[in-house]
Amino acid sequence: MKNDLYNYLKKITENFNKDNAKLFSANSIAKKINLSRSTVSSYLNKGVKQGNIIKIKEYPVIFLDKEVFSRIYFKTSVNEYESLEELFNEGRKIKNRDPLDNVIGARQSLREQIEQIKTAVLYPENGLPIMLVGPSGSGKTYLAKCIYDYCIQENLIHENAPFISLNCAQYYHNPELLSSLLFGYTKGAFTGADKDKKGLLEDADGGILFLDEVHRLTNQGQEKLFTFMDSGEYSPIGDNSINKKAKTRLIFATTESIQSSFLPTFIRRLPVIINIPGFSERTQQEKLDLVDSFFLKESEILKRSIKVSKQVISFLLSSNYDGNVGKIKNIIKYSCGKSYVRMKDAEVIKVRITDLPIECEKHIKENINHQFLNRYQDRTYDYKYPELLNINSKEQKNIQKNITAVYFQFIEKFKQVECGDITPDYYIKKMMNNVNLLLDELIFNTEFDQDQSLFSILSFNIRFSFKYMEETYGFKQDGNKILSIASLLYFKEEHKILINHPDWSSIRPKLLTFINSYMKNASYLAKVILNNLSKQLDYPFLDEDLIFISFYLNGTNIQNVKGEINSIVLAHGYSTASSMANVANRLLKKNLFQAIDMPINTTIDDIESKIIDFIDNHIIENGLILLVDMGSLSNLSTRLKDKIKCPILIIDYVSTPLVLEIGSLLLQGKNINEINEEILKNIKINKQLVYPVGKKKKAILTCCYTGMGSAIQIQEILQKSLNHDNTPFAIIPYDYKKLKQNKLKELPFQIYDVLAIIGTSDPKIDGVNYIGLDQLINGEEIEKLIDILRYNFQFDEQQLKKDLVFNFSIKRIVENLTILDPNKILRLVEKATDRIEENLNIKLSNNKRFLLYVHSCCMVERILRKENVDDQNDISQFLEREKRKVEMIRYCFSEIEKECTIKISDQEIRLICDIIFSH
Ligand SMILES: Nc1ncnc2c1ncn2[C@@H]1O[C@H](COP(=O)(O)OP(=O)(O)OP(=O)(O)O)[C@@H](O)[C@H]1O
Repeated sequence: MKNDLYNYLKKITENFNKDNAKLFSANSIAKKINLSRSTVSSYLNKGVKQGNIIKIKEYPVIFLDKEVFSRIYFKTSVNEYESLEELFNEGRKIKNRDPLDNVIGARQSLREQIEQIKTAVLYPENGLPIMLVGPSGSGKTYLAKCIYDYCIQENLIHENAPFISLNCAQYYHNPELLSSLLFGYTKGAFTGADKDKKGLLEDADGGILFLDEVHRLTNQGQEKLFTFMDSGEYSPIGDNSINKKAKTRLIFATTESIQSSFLPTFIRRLPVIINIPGFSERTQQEKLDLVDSFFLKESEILKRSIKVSKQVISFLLSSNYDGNVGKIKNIIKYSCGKSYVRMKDAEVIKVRITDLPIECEKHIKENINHQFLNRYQDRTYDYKYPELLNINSKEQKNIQKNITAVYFQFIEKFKQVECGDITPDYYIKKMMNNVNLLLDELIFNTEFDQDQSLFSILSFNIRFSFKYMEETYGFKQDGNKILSIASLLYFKEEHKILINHPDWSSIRPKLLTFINSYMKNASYLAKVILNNLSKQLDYPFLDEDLIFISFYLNGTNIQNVKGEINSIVLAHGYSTASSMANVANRLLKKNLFQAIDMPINTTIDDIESKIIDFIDNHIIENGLILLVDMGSLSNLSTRLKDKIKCPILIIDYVSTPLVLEIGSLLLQGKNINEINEEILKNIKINKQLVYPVGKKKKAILTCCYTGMGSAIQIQEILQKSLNHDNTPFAIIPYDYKKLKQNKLKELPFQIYDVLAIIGTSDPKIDGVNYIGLDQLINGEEIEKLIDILRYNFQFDEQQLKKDLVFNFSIKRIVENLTILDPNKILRLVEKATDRIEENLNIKLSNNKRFLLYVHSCCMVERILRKENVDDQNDISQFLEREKRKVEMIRYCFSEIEKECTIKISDQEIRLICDIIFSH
């Protein structure tokens, strides 16, 4: 009996809101569960005493389940409150505790950004400078202030520390004035400087200097600033011999692209570049939260409840409205003001579409039939109960809960697959079952109007994707699938669910790989659908939805849709080619062949240009098969050779049986090489497989066995030292594992004339020069690189040698690779390396040491930037197998972890092991 009562209270607390508060009185609950009021009251008060129930002593007294309430709102400090207002006042205080977590979007679109900001400001001593990039009005200044509040809250700066903001754009035409403002000046520095004057860097000492529109800073200004960023010292204008110090934290903001507006040396010193999305790039929920917060603010200012029509809400949230946050805020302010004047004496003021400013008129007209129009209800904002706004309707809340549970299961159960507790097959079956149950519930047990515009637009677009798949791969579309996927996306409302699961970021790549390999067809189809929706509807493409839809489709009957080879039948005559292609496509029940019909007098030039046109407009990574009719095979192959980027199999004397034969090989999933071989067995034909030759651009490949990230970094250093903008060859970072495994078969060798590979480990490819990064650092191989280049290009050799020696010195490399103080980080890494030698009783070769230095510095930077390393599928086995080594390495690197306030992941430790113990 008691439990029934408590369970009932739990259930209704899920849907608590200001308007249904009466349902939570003892009387009302007693009626619902057929008990006497006094028994219910006694049990409820007992629950309050035991700390499981919250009591609000209004009239009538109401009771709420504490656990459910704190999950939805906040943890209450006591169990009894005088009024709802008192309860929510406490919530407001709690909410205000972490100024950055409170920023709208902190758990969605701005999640990464907020994490990066926190890492930057907590960085030892004086934090790292932060650059905020985003369109005008997107909230850069707002965020800078939140960062300031956060620093105070975390005791990083004093509560009275200065926050000084300067808009550099105002001084664009007077850079000297700007410099003197920033750095101060000495008496006599320029005409009118009649006494020494402090600069803003000094005024903001101990606090934050926010430089808005910082791209307006001149090159000299940037140089002076980065000297300050490096050393904490600067000189006032007029006297370079004075070295002033300031502990000023810097936040920059710009609306411009970083690469084109700043000196590279300045960019390099900006470890934390935060992109702030504009309003239209926010999720629908965030837009609503922003709009809500602005209306609530107006309610507070005007001291009135504000009722806003659903048309106004949907106009403000419509994805085609391009105003930024600042603009939306102004529109809301204006319309509330207008309505206030109109309804001054009313208790509730109403904001309607006619209250919007005139500048919105054009958008309103466009918006009339907008997809989101039916998605929202009128909303009321009451400054006295701001938190109550968050509550959705009862049904919505439960649906969201159920959807969340199914999504969370994807991760929870996958962890069991990883530990070997359940098999992949069982996992897939279980997830498919969960997904189907949820979809059944959404479709059959919820009431919603399928004619609603959003739903119908979703299903229209999904139908479109299925139609495309039907035409391209010949499988039947089916109303049920369309309905199911549309319902899911409709109810899910673009929410990101798994971002709230603590293991999502680590499981995500593994789960996606799993889906791709175990449910290839379903995930391919799911990708097509989501891609399409994101293009047509501006709908976010979320990996979590890809996973859901893949599980769903995996249970349905879909055909093999693996990476296709394009095939064209090309023949003279008005319909010769298309009729052959048609017959084959119909008989094989799949659209495998395209046709190009050509009038009889078509020249070989025309044919060539038609084929090139096709290649340019199609993705033909897996190859192209050309079935031609006119015995001009060798002619065509010579012409195409140097214009193609993938293999083309040209087959002459096309006939319908031949097309069918190839079609059946394609259906068996054969690749272009296999088709080339097999076709010989059955039919005697004339054919040639052509790879591009001649005219190949020259290239140097870079690679690193710890992943693409480092390969890219080696490429960048090389580019710098070779002044690559002017070099007539490409420098291409490439996957080490692929090179090692497939050697000359890898794509770069088809496309480029590869002069050399530079990397941290030799993929051992016959006939291709390899130069070790370590040997460039110790100078042994610099001559070899110069020799290779000398042979192919003209260079100022002396200068080149100088540049190479300079750029490939260890300190210089580290300086180039990281934003960290190279001396400090090298010292730490050297210490860790010494410890490794000592503790493992080994002696590392000089070359290994170099590699380890470079790698470790990159690693620290990578962790600070929150970049992931490449996947390692066997990491758990590795940790198990090499437990002792792993522990030892972790111990040796613990000082770096402490000094740089980072956590080195298992994957990173493994990469270090690979370097130390590789042969
Ligand atoms: N997340 C947010 N929560 C609440 N208010 C916000 C948020 N983001 C922006 N605003 C509000 O929007 C308005 C514009 O923001 P802000 O001035 O910070 O933009 P900005 O990017 O600095 O613009 P500009 O580049 O033009 O200087 C401000 O009134 C700010 O308070």
